[in-house]
Amino acid sequence: MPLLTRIRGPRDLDRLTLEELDQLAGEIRTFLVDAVSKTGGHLGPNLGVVELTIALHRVFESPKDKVLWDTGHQSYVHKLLTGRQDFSKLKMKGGLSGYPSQAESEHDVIENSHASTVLGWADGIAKANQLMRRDDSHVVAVIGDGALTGGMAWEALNNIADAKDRPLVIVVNDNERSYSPTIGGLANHLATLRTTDGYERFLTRTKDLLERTPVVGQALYDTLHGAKKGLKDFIAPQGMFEDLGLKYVGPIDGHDIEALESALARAKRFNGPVIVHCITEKGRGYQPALQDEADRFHAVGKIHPDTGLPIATSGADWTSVFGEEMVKLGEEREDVVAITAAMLQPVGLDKFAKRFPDRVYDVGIAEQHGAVSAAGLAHAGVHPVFAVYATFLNRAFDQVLMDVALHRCGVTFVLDRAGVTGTDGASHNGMWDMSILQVVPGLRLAAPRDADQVRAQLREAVAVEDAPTVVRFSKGAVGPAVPAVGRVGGMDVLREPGTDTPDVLLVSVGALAPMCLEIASLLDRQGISTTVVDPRWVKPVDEAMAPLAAKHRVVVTVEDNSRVGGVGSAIAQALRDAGVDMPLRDFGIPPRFLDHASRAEVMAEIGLTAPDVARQVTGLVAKLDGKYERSSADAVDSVEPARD
Ligand SMILES: Cc1ncc(C[n+]2csc(CCOP(=O)(O)OP(=O)(O)O)c2C)c(N)n1
Ligand SMILES: CC(=O)[C@@H](O)[C@H](O)COP(=O)(O)O
Ligand SMILES: [Mg+2]
Repeated sequence: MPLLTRIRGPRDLDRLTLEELDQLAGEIRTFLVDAVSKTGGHLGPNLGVVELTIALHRVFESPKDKVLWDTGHQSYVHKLLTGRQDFSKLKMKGGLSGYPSQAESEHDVIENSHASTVLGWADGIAKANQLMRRDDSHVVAVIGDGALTGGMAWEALNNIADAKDRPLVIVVNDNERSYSPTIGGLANHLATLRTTDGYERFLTRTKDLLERTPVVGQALYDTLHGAKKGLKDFIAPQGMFEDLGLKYVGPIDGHDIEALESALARAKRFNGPVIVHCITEKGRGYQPALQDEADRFHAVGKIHPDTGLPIATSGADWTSVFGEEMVKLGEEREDVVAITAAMLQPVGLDKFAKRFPDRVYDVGIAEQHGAVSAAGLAHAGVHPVFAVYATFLNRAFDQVLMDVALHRCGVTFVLDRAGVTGTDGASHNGMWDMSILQVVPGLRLAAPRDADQVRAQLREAVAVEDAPTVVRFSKGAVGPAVPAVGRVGGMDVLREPGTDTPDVLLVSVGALAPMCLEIASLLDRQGISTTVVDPRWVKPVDEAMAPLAAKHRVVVTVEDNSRVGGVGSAIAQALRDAGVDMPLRDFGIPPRFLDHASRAEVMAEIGLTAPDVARQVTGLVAKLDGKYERSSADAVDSVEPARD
């Protein structure tokens, strides 16, 4: 990589010739395939923005100018050009984040991986620049065609378009795809712009002709290329953006560095908001990605670089268990429909879509709309199952509360990637759903512990027609079946204490059942008797919970969710409401953002492991042995502190 290794920062690009820039682009693609095949990551999106990122960093002067990325999964090239070329631990503990990171570089701003926020950030920074008279600091926001389907993008565009004198460059990175082809009216409009032959042919002919025209040729080409609305409307209808009051430049070949630099330089000089519409190819330059019809290698695991084939194939995962049961449900109930927010395959609805193409709705990256549309569907007599990553449902909280729950709509939300996911960093952990959803009146929330329970609880959920239901499960391989050995109310007993006067009631939530059984075994070795119970439905708290707790000395809850406002809090409140005052310890995720690392590393870091929990519970029981008596099964008076 003779050129890439010499790039220590963006200004090192300035001295390269066009030929060298093209060579650099080739080196970067080779680097990306080689590096990401070893670690996994967002290979396809980054292969598509090589030339675009080079051109951006040649035209704009980061970090004085702010180069902002939407979602941020396509920022690997940006990292390579801003002094970060060690990808050996990408997305791993201590290695580069898979997204921009302010801790990593002054060139990075937006860290979250939640789509459609970049234009809001850009609007804010541009306003500050104008207010502080920072005339020499430009803002350029790169947003994908998929992210442009998100409502927040249009809220921001509405504001941006209103300030004709506030410089802001919006680069639409249009590769026609989110994971799968981007849907909706906007996608169709972008397609019109992309595929208007007249405009493209006109541009190509003009460019070739003018490049052969001495003296005036290039200037004339630049002028035509930045042609006013009149010319372009005549050749290529692009009303939407310009009708919004936004200057539109494009479509630009997103792999032609010279054309990109020309368009970006003109946009930079424009004293107002301008959209540069770039046509790129997701997976460009790497055949295995280009041949991947599903998602052009949007996010890959470790792969063989020459074939693109996965190196490690995981066994049955939570997602596929859900997907297969959805197909069965679809066979049995024609009123069951599915909704995805641009993630059909990642959430496991691809098989349902293949079998029932008319009963699946891809709403784009628009979770809020997805939830409200689901309320409408339920109101009109069908039962929608909205499959979405737990962290992305955060965005639709008000819609779940005020559209679905307030109107008592039978909508089922299936939350994949719930709990600690780890390698995608802080914004991807599904650690808030069992907290924020606790406050939704009428909502019922299930946390299955294994594949059988996913199937059972999904069916129980879609049977509810007068309230929102939620089924949430983890990322990746589904654990072993965890059989029940008894039943108390609606709760499964996973382990009997072996005595009539047990010490600990251990409430195991969802996928942590194997861990909780291990905790019980470790406590057993300390002579501490434990009942392990899985509530299955964690909201509302089962009515049998309080009486069961009262038969123990202490309650311990363990959940793969934030401790704040989680299941442990809800159970503590339920015990108080039932007059059962007893010690309770809730184990879960601390209320902080978790740096990227493997799930196991994160769980160890936050003390959510069997040895950690067992150690703390042992200490608690030892304390009780010294200070507290058992609360009787009948009496509900508070436990009397032992006399010293
Ligand atoms: C709110 C939200 N929903 C879903 C996702 C998952 N997601 C990550 S990238 C992506 C597709 C983005 O498409 P686009 O903006 O066109 O970028 P590209 O990958 O094509 O470069 C999606 C749906 C997300 N990051 N944020
Ligand atoms: C940014 C993005 O694409 C994320 O949605 C992420 O890639 C999800 O990763 P997994 O689907 O591997 O959990
Ligand atoms: Mg795209």
